[in-house]
Amino acid sequence: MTQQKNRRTPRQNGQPRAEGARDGARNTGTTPPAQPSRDAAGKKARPAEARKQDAPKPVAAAAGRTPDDHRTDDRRSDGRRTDSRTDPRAGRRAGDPGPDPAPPSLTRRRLLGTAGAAGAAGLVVGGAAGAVGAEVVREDAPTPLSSVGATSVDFRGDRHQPGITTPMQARGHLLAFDLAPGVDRRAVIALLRRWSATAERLMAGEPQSGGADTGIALDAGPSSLTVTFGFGRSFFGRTGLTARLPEALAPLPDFSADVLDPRRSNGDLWVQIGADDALVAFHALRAVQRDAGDAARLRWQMNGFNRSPGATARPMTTRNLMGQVDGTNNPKPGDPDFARRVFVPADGSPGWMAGGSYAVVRRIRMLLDSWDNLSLERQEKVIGRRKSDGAPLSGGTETTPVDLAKLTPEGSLAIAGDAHVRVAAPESNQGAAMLRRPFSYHDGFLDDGAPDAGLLFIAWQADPMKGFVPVQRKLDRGDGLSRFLRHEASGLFAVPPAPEPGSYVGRALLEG
Ligand SMILES: C=CC1=C(C)c2cc3[nH]c(cc4nc(cc5[nH]c(cc1n2)c(C)c5CCC(=O)O)C(CCC(=O)O)=C4C)c(C)c3C=C
Ligand SMILES: [Fe+2]
Repeated sequence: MTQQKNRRTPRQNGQPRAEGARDGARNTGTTPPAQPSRDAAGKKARPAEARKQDAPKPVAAAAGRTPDDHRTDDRRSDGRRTDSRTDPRAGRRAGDPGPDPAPPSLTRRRLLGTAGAAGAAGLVVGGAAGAVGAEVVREDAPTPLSSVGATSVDFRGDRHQPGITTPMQARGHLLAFDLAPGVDRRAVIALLRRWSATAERLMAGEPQSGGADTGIALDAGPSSLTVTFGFGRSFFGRTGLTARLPEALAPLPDFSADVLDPRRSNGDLWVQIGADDALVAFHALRAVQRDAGDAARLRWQMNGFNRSPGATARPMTTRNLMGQVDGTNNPKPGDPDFARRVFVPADGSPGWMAGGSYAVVRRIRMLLDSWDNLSLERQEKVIGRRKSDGAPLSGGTETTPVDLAKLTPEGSLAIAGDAHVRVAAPESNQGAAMLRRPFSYHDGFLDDGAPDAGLLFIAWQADPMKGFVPVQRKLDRGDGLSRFLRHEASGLFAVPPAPEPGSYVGRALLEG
């Protein structure tokens, strides 16, 4: 599985930074780093001007949060580590300067304190905060980068590309490119080499090479950045590689609920960017776009989001814009059939896709005005789960298996015949399953005032014909939720395995 670890980045000159992405330091207006940071070319940059703190602001459960607070507990087996050197929850590092003997300025205080200390300062502090006392940070003392900023994902750390089993990030950008007319295979190889090198550096928290960095992410750590690359069906014709076109990239069938915009669908190349910081995500987006140069033109781009790590008091499954807990019954990396369902096997066809996966991307607008006018009872019936905590209407808690046969005392189905979870369940689809890893989106409002908002639905599977396609066929006919949805754009992409060291994404396809 994708390995994640906390590490400091060369962007910080080997020194922890004061301004954590979402830690208490930031919320209380702590100073910028005392140590010089590096500029894009790796030179030492001057320390930034200190920021003033006008008034203490609430601390959001500083000591109780984890990098994956928006995930269920059982999805924390992903290799993420907190590091006592960088994790504010772990307290001060051995050898770090202690509290300033001189009376500190209030403007320099970082309060991660006990409920008592927090109360005195008018702060709201999460339950686990008691382990760390009120901490006064010296004006010139390095402060650890928050665990959110410090967490990184290896570009080649796993057989599979990152961004598939990586826990969902707070920000996402999806981009599709078309190759420029006349671009030959050599230019495509050069493009994929550039993209791979950039993804590797940025995911490690390093600036783009060759002085090309825009500086957008200079103060931040890697923030769980992932960059994932895929090939659309049209890529193979454009590059003379039709002999290597996977069968699984056959066009998706039409569905009756589709109102697809071809300009926002498909594309030769697809890039998925995710990060727990908006600037880090945008930095990667710009780098990928600039790296494309004359070789490829942007075809479409969509921006999404999920709950931020630390927004909830304990790790929880995220919610979608309909307010539902969404993602509970996803296949889990620990499931015995997880790899078989999500990744192309080592002896799979074509060989260059072994260890890869297929991404179905759907922009699904939610008819939120109609949905929000439904009673809570109707909303829950449409899904088959409780809105408050995601528990199935057949009983239990969020993680209790759904009992599709359960009857109410009156003798009707506890989970309605057209409930989304019934129609979508593997039991209703001859075992078909996929890993759903979406982002929510909101692009303003339509002419009629309705929110242009919904889900950038991304489904990962070893074969779309055994994942998305049969399930969507069924949902299209009999899902109570489909009355509140419009599928507006669609794409299907072959996402090859992670490249070997020194190689680039897609080499086995282009040079195999
Ligand atoms: C073709 C596949 C699916 C599409 C498209 C889809 C859209 C969609 N779903 C929700 C909200 C929820 N979906 C939930 C479960 C669920 N959905 C699918 C498939 C598609 N959903 C599956 C396979 C499942 C799991 C079914 C099961 O085995 O129980 C849930 C319940 C919580 C959960 O398990 O994740 C919600 C809520 C929306 C809003 C949406 C389109 C915008
Ligand atoms: Fe669903």
